[in-house]
Amino acid sequence: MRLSRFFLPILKENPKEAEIVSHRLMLRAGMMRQEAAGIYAWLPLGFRVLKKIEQIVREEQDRAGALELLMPTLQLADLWRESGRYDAYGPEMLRILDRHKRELLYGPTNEEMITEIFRSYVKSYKNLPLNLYHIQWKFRDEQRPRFGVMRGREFLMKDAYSFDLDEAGARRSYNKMFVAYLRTFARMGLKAIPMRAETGPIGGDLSHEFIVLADTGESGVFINRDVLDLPVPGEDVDYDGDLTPIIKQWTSVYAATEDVHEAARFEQEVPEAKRLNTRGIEVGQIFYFGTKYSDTMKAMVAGPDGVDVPIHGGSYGVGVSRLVGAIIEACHDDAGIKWPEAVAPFRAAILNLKQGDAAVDGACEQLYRELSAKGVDVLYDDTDQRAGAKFAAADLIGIPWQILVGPKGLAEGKVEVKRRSDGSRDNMSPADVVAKLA
Ligand SMILES: Nc1ncnc2c1ncn2[C@@H]1O[C@H](COS(=O)(=O)NC(=O)[C@@H](N)CS)[C@@H](O)[C@H]1O
Repeated sequence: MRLSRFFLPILKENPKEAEIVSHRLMLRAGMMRQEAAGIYAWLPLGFRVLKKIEQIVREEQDRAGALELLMPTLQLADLWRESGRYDAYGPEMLRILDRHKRELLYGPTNEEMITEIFRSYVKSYKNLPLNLYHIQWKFRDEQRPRFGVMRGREFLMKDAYSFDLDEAGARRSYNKMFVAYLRTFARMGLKAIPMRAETGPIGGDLSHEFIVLADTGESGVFINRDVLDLPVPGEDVDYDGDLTPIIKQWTSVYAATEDVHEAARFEQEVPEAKRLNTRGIEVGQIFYFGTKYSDTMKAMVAGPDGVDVPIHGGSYGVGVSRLVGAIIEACHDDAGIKWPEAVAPFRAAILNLKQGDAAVDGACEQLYRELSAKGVDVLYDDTDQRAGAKFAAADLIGIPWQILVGPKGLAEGKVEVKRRSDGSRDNMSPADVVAKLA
């Protein structure tokens, strides 16, 4: 992509309404624009990151055997009356009347709808286990939307729903999602710690929140530092095998959000040097809620003995849009964002340090052509800004690799490669740059 042809409305100043670094940097880096309280337009740079995060979530759901579908954002109120949550959900629910005065709502989550879909088709335990998921926009009329995409009103969520014949089966589905979440967040360069959590409006008695440590996080957390060094299962993990050793390993080290924290146990179990009380960002939450929805909504299957029983369910959410902010909170410095390569909007940025100089322009064009031909996502800063402004912009938007092309270096057949994550620099020939990044 040539920057002269892209749409990247970088802000010079810090927007005053931004209270936390991710909100500030997303606005300054031209990644998004607020259209209403808690409602954002995703501009091209931010949208590229959102799609990369979404794709990692999708790949790990698919690897765990979940099946992707897409449910609508609008739902019938009567569906929620069946489960009894229409009134219980309260003011966070956006209630809508259509032209025929039919009562609809903008979905804050989809347990009712997926249960309705399931019960319409599945009648036998032989079709279980089943895990259906989608990646869809949600609306929750938060009292105080704030911190940019961290606590929005319209936000993108991956929500998966599992269906099993009994609790044992449902726990196996739960464990698959637990492992998939460990892999998902690690692939984004995050350490997201699974912590026992309250179940809240979703219900049930078993839930884990996946929390990324960050001083600006809304959740207070208490952990044994050992949890930060536990191994994340590899891509060859056997989802049809016994996952309980992995779950046991990750749940036997103390990690709890403040609402389920047990101070006495923490002091007793965790040596002082390993105790960490900090804050974190909830990037995902998983729930086992048994027959909470299948009872009220009659989602029954015939068991092996032919007798109809309500299925045992679980739901598993990831804050896809929240993750854009969470990754910035975890990966930034004073100059701006430091994207992990897996989610970066572009892999490399070419900075032409002397626009108009034939040798420099030629070398940049050749690098741009060769890297693009090898499938490397490149942003070529071909604007006529001064070099200093180009450096600042590249640091701000956080592209992992910067290729600095100037007349002096070129005279020796070299360009400078800067790694954004640690600031390390290397001089090499353009051909070596292509070999390194392709
Ligand atoms: N207001 C919000 N803005 C941005 N992300 C949010 C917001 N509310 C929740 N999320 C994200 O969505 C994830 C799942 O939301 S949840 O309420 O915990 N779970 C559910 O809704 C279940 N139905 C899971 S399928 C959260 O872990 C969080 O990362």
